[in-house]
Amino acid sequence: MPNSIELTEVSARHGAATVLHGLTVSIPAQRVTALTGHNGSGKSTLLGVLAGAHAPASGSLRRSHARRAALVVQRSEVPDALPITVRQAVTMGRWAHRGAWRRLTREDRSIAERCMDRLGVAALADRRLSTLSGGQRQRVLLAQGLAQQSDLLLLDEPATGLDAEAKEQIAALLAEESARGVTVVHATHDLEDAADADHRITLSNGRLLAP
Ligand SMILES: Nc1ncnc2c1ncn2[C@@H]1O[C@H](COP(=O)(O)OP(=O)(O)OP(=O)(O)O)[C@@H](O)[C@H]1O
Repeated sequence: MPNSIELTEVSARHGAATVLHGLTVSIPAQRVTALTGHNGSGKSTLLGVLAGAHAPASGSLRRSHARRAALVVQRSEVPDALPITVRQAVTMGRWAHRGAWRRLTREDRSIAERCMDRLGVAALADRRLSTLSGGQRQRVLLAQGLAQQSDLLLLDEPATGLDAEAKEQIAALLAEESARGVTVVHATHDLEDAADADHRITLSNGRLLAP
């Protein structure tokens, strides 16, 4: 199985603080990898590095995927009162392809509709994000991530705030994506979620914990 991403001695900083220390690790292509570790262990930072959004302070990163990574951030990172509808939020996922100032095509709109369907939020399409529950907003963020149709899907605690049934749906969705050829990495606190993944990476204080 080819590796989608190879990190060699990667360190990353926030300001003066080094929060990832010399990580050497491979992430398999077209599989689901769970990223676990305590609060503050560096999971979100590592997702940012994998996404290309956070430049490593040292070390190297080799990525073999073709498209820009889709990064679904933690819901707490997104203002709850953003004055846009569910459909607008999901359609924004298409900007990754078109650019924010390009006209969206009929195909973009139909991809957004399909992603809303898959996440069970199509009936909420015209609702403002501010009127949704936390779990509904989480689904919208996931739909926006899927709408990017990247071959590298990175998710920061995607099941947070969802009930057990919804968590299973998300796990099934991530498995479906990997079966379609997408490399999936998701940070999670849930050990069952991690056990369901094909591959696990555990961080402790910014260092890799041996499996
Ligand atoms: N923007 C920032 N500025 C300064 N320090 C930061 C910043 N973001 C994160 N950190 C610090 O970097 C370390 C790693 O944080 P990170 O968010 O990557 O961990 P995490 O494992 O994702 O945590 P959580 O499970 O709470 O989301 C922590 O000590 C955190 O305080």
